[in-house]
Amino acid sequence: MFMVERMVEPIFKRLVIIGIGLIGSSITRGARAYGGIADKIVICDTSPAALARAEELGLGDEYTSDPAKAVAGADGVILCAPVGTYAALAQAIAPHLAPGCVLSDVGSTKQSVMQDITPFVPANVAFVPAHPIAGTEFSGPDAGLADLFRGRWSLLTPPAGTAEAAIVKIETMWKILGAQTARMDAAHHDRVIAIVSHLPHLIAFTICGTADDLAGETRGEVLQFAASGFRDFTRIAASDPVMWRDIFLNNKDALLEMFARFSEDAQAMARAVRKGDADYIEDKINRSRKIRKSLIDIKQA
Ligand SMILES: NC(=O)C1=CN([C@@H]2O[C@H](COP(=O)(O)OP(=O)(O)OC[C@H]3O[C@@H](n4cnc5c(N)ncnc54)[C@H](O)[C@@H]3O)[C@@H](O)[C@H]2O)C=CC1
Ligand SMILES: O=C(O)C(=O)Cc1ccc(O)cc1
Repeated sequence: MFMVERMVEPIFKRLVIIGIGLIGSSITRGARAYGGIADKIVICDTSPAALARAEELGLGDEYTSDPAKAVAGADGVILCAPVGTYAALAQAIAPHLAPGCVLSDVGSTKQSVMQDITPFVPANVAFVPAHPIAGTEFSGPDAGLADLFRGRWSLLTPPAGTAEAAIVKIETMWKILGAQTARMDAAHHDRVIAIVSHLPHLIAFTICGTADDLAGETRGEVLQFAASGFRDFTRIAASDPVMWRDIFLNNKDALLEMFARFSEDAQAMARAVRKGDADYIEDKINRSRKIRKSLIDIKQA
């Protein structure tokens, strides 16, 4: 059961969500459902279709495609677009941010986001980068869920010297949305997330492509006889291409490091198969089962 000390006043008077897709619309839905986050929600998206759909769904109080207009007078701004857009967005909104405003984001990479945004942040604005470790393979304003973040983590990577009150505002917002929060260094974040999220996506995109390349021989059968293991990969591989292109390109070093380690381990497994090393194969599978069990135990705790 999560406990958040509800403030009499909501955290933000005017909260701007830039990018009303899966994550942005989950925040606005949660803000509406649980209260205590914002008096007024302003939605900004450069896609006319996404903006119109957000308005139809009643996800906010005001709607605009102009980020500079959106942030004027706001005390909270959260970037929820793909990470490749953050530098240009930061540059566009920076001159219009009000003194005391808290700027945050939900990007899946943290070193690149901080490098892209920090140079534009005015001295009287606090920047509190965050990353909710929750999502689905779906995207767009229809995909959001008020309880998407419930029971999940949101990782904060505030730069040294960030005002504590601003960090607490973002932590409180995530706690109201049902997430646990942790603070960490951005470089550490990027390495951890590279192995638990970015590399698995790279593998899923690749294995679907490899199966498809075998078209003449097996494609029909892949689709027809796909067992749940392959289906699990296709779920992950159905994720948004622009979002994942940006993640891969913006966490390049950590992703390539984890890929190199994974390749070595995959080669070792292939070698064991070739040599008929039954003990090696069985040991590795036993280790994987233990990891799966410990994840389920954590979830049930
Ligand atoms: N999908 C997931 O499972 C998770 C995604 N994230 C991060 O959240 C962010 C958003 O991801 P999703 O909500 O899944 O994406 P999405 O594709 O559902 O939505 C992104 C929205 O941003 C809009 N957009 C694109 N460029 C823009 C710009 N320059 N200005 C304003 N709006 C713009 C798009 O039109 C779209 O409506 C990404 O940075 C991603 O790395 C973080 C955690 C989980
Ligand atoms: O749906 C899945 O399997 C995910 O892994 C969701 C996800 C995608 C991107 C993130 O930065 C965090 C979580």
